[in-house]
Order: sequence, then C-alpha cells, then structure tokens
Amino acid sequence: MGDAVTAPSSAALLVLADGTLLRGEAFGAVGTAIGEVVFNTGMTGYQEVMTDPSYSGQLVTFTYPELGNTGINASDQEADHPHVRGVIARQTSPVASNWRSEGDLDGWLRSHGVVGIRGVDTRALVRHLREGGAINGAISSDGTSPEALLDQVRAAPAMQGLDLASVVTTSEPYQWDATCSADFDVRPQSLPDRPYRVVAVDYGIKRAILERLVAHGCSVTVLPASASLEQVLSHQPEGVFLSNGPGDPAAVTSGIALARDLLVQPDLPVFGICLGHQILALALGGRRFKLGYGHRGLNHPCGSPGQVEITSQNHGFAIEADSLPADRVAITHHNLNDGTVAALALRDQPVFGVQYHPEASPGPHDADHHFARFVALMAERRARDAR
Ligand SMILES: NC(=O)CC[C@H](N)C(=O)O
Repeated sequence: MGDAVTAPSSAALLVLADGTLLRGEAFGAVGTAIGEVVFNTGMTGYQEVMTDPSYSGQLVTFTYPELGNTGINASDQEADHPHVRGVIARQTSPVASNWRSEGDLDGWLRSHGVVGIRGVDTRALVRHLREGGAINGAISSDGTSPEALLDQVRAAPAMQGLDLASVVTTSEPYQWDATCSADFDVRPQSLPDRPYRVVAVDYGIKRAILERLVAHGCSVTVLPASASLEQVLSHQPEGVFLSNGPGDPAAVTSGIALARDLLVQPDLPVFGICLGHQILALALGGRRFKLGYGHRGLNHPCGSPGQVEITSQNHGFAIEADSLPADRVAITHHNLNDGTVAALALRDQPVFGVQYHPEASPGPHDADHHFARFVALMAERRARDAR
C-alpha cells in the first residue's frame, strides 16, 4: 500500500490464487493489496467493518451493492484507522449524503492507503467463494500484470498459522471509560456508583465493545496482547475480558497461555468475544478449524434452547464441538445456519465465550445481554467477597 495519490487510470484487477481474474475500476488508494478474499453480507455498517481490526489482512467483498452513500464520520470508527487491507464493491456512490457525514469513502480510503476495486460482479464472486472457500487474492490498480499478481498471491501466507493480534494490539496500556457518543443509542445503560474493574486484553479490540462494557457498568483497563497473568492481576480486576481480533487463534500463543492461567484463578469472571472466545476454547483443550468461507454478516441466527438471537458475526475460524471437554464445558449456543459452536460456558466457573458480536457494531442488539451476564458474574463475586 503506497501513499495516497489520485488514480492515474481507473482500471483495477482482482486476481485470486486459483487463477480467476476479474476486471473493474479503481477507487481508494492506487496500489496492490494482497490478502484473504472474504465477503460480508451486512446491509449497513461499511465504515465499522472497514475499521474493525479483526479484518486486518483481508480483502472484503461487500454484497450490499453500493458503498459510500452515507459517507464517513468520526463516531462510527471501531479503531483509529481502517484495518481492512482492500475493498471489493459492486458500485460506490458518487455522493455522500447523511446528516452525520464528515467525509467521503473514496477520499478516506485513499488517505489511509486502502486499495479498492468496484464494478465487480460481487454476486458471482461470492458464489465462487462459497463454492471454493475463502482464498488469497490481490486487488491492484498500479499497473502490475496479472501474471506477476498471481505469483505474488500464490507466495502470500495462508491465514492458518498467522498471528495478527500481535500486529494490531495496543503498544501501551490505556484506560477506557466512554460510552457510545451517539444520542440516538437507546441500548440499556447501567452506571453503578462503583464501576466494575475490568482488564480487557487487546487482540484487536473494537471500540464498540469497550463502549458496551462501560455502558453496562465497567471501568476498563486495556492491556497489550502480550499481557502476562502478573500484569493482568496487578490491576486487581474483578473480571477479565479477552477481545476479538484478526488471524488464527491457534497462533496467539501468549493469549492461550494467559487464558490457561486465568482459568485456575479461583472464581475470576472471564468473558471472551470471537477471537477471545476461541482463545478460551483452545486454553480448555479445544481445537479450532477453518470454516469454508466464514461467517460475516448481521443476520446469523444463534440459539440456546427456547431462545434465538439474531447476531452480528465476523469470523473465519470456529471451535470443534467434540474437542471441548464436556465435563467442564457446556455449549450454550449454536449457529443455527450450520450448527457450529456459537457460545460456551464453563459448568463450574464464571467463565464464558461468545463467537459472535454482542456489541453489534453494526448489527442487531439481541445479544447485548451477554455484557450484563458478565457484569452479573462480577456482582455475585463482589457480594460473596463482602460477606
Ligand atoms: N472477529 C474476530 O475476533 C475474528 C476471530 C478470528 N480471527 C477468526 O477469523 O475466526
């Protein structure tokens, strides 16, 4: 990804590792971006998706047919800058029109060096990805030949084995005490006199998760992905949160070691979302596998007996149900589209993980109660300690 420049030509190529070549028009920055080609089916939230650190290293195909309509604003950022490596669109809007808009998508991507291609038949591309699985590819608008791009794509590392959490994590600890700034946010808030002290380990944490933790009554100290048990405990947490993040959970060895250590702390509430959920499962002796083309969208039904939540999802790996020790771990939710593990909880400890995104940014709010559940575990512990 190079510096922001205006496209000298509007041509762009999309080359997949299987030799597929699609032609389109350039938008965003001029350059070549190589990564895993995936797709997201959400009808809203392109800015949140593009800034979600879990998309680091990926070229995201949006099935929603037009991007950029509502522009870009400072409030919808999940991180300081886009993390997506490239954007694949059917069409982009020539105008950004929204009362919250502060900039346009094309200029914003250009200023952050993110390469885009538009004019692609995204429905055909998604059918191809659903049949063959997520695959490495290149978006290029700098004149590199298709043959050279194919060589570069085939030489690029596979997502399996990649530790990307250590790339996107914070370098320094920081404190977070803000809720969502939008005045139209009607989700419940419960701000206690004495907020719950939470340490969140940052493997690529989304801002909306921090905001929902605070809205449910937490005061959050965020630590880098390399945090040790001693560093976590030095903040005297009443609960520990393991964040979402990019890459292969099996490669996040420091996180798995930390989760193992946390699991032997007596009575310590631990909550993991997405990568954090996968890290918890691996620490419990579980195994992860790569999904064919992943779950990325806003309408994935997940269920527990008698209750279904429509959930926001973004993951390429999942946990093998049979690999979890059934005497210790209950699978509390399944993804109702394909039956994969969607959430787990320890039978005898205040520890649980959710594969989907209760912060719903973007997406439905059905799963917000998982934050309240984490806080309830901390409240129970406080009450026990006070006795
Ligand atoms: N959103 C996330 O935390 C993603 C987790 C992991 N990188 C996966 O693709 O499965």
